[in-house]
Amino acid sequence: MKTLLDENQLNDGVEKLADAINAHYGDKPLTIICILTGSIVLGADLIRKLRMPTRVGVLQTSSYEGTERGDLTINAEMMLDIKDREVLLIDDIFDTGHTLDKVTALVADYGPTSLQSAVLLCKTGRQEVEYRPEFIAFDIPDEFVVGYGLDYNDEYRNLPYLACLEDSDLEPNA
Ligand SMILES: O=P(O)(O)OC[C@H]1O[C@H](OP(=O)(O)OP(=O)(O)O)[C@H](O)[C@@H]1O
Ligand SMILES: Nc1nc2[nH]cnc2c(=O)[nH]1
Repeated sequence: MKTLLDENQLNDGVEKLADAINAHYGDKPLTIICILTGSIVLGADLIRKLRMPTRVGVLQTSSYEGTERGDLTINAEMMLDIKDREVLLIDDIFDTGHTLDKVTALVADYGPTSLQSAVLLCKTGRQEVEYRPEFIAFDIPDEFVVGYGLDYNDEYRNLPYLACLEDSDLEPNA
């Protein structure tokens, strides 16, 4: 496994992301919706750097098994009421873009005043949708990454840094 972003780099990136979000929304109350599970670490770090009155909710999506994308499932049962609210979706990574594209379309139906998204990572050259997040901390190369919330077969989310998986890290038949 090869480190791509260390703890200091991640912290600086989250700080800059928070600065951009604070500058954009000012004092307006904001509802953050964290897309589980990958965004738990980013969400915990980011919300403590936001200065406006903030509500925090979650929804859950799942599509990757190992390093392969499968059918996307979305569970919005735990989401807050967002009607007439300024809403910001938070996710760890924008890869093909299908997750945020579909989540945005679904969440828009709940009637927010505005709806934007912020991601820690945007993988270069992988997008298959028109949609783009408004706030991005890092553009990264086309490598499967783990750590800082991101998993490979449910492991590595707890790493405090971001790493690229190498062939020797992959499980047979995964
Ligand atoms: O842009 P995309 O190609 O759609 O990929 C991005 C999504 O993939 C990961 O979620 P995953 O489905 O692995 O669920 P997880 O958050 O529980 O790890 C990640 O957390 C993003 O939500
Ligand atoms: N862990 C992890 N999940 C992803 N989901 C989409 N791309 C990635 C990636 O590079 N790493």
